[in-house]
Amino acid sequence: MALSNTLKIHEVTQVTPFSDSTTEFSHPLTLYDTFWFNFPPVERLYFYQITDLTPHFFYSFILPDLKHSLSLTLLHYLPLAESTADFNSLTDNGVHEAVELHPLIPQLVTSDDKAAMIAIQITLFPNQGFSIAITSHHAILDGKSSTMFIKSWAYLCKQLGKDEGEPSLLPELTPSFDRTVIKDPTGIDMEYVNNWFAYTNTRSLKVLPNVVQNTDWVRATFELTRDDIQKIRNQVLLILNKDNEKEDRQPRQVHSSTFVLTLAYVFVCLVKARRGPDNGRVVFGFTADLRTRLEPPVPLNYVGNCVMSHFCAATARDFTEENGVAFVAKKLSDVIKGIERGEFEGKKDALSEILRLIKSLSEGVQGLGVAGSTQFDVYGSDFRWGRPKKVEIVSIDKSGAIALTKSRDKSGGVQIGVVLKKQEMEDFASLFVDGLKD
Ligand SMILES: CC(C)(COP(=O)(O)OP(=O)(O)OC[C@H]1O[C@@H](n2cnc3c(N)ncnc32)[C@H](O)[C@@H]1OP(=O)(O)O)[C@@H](O)C(=O)NCCC(=O)NCCSC(=O)CC(=O)O
Repeated sequence: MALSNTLKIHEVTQVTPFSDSTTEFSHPLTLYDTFWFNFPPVERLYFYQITDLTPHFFYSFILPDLKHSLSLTLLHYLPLAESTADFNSLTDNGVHEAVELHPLIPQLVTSDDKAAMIAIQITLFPNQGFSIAITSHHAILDGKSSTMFIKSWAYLCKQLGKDEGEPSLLPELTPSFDRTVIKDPTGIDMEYVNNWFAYTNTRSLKVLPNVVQNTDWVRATFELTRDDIQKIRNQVLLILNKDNEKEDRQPRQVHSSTFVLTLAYVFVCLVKARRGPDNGRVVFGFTADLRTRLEPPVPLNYVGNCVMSHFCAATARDFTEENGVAFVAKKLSDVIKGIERGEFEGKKDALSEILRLIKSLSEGVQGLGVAGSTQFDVYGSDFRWGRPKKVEIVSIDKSGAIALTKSRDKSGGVQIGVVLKKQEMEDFASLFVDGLKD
């Protein structure tokens, strides 16, 4: 669908903080920020359905409150657009060209010596609803921070509607920018910056356009219900307990969380759908939030990055064999236990290993990663006109990762966004459904 032909830009504006103060603001980067220095930005897209939404109501009521509350939430860019695309089609879970959502996403302007932190695009779909997209620089905001930012904005916008004067933020939504909570006695922050300079072969603030080849991709959304996850958990535990008995080992506790089981199940379907060689190398992993894991802990309202990526390796055969899901779940569980023990903190070579991995992706190594988290309640961001109908992480078509979020229906399930080539997506969809049958 040629959505770009039907998108009209109405306004590009800079929304400034709601204050007369022109205080200079300096924001040092920590090692967890420089870890993401040139990484492609994260694009999150929230669709709000309002049938019978007229341009008049949107421009006279919704938009002014969004802008007012946005200025209260301290923002930088706001391109405003209008689209005649079909809202229902864009927000269904079916298979769509990956590029279809691109016109709804604002570009983050970065150059050699300057980089915007966030860009916002609000798009009206007359008589259908509107969408809000946030593109955020990963060296400035991790997933917890950028979803908290949208939550804060939504909260202030909702409060404005109550007409009780200027609203103020709840303590848990009030950001903390205190960089001193991140300790880096050996200067790993600069090590990471130098890793990025070596990788990009230039000393530039420009973000990478993508980390994987991404032409001809389609996008689709899948759901695992709580029951599906329990079914996967039962199968995985049965297999791992049998292995323990066979090898006469004490049963070891496996971290069989919703997150681990979702990843194990989806990664196995992905490797099968991609049909790579049996002995091909697969590198798989995820990003962990360290706020509660550092000593002393970092406040939950810390805004910046407090996340690190962790990967492990196997061959495609390990995934495609009968016990593939249990194999992957066990590997992921071991990594999480290592994180809990603090084994990966202060690793100087953490980024260079990942950059080597990114390079190897163009040499036939399969990479499996995750954007977002089952811990972010993105469907809770209600600006006053209802919860989002759909939330997507559009930028997975730059990283090849899967996109995770809590299910919209609050039932304890997980929503999974996937990008693949068309034939692979068809195979993935069948494998995903078939694997859950009794
Ligand atoms: C390391 C982990 C991935 C492991 O997850 P697990 O769920 O397996 O393990 P856990 O110990 O955290 O949680 C165990 C159980 O407690 C629940 N639980 C724990 N903390 C929770 C929280 N804050 N909110 C909701 N649930 C929580 C879990 O759902 C799970 O229950 P149950 O048994 O039901 O499962 C996670 O701890 C973590 O750090 N998640 C956040 C990762 C993150 O921030 N990613 C974004 C990276 S930035 C990015 O990607 C860009 C972007 O998003 O913008």
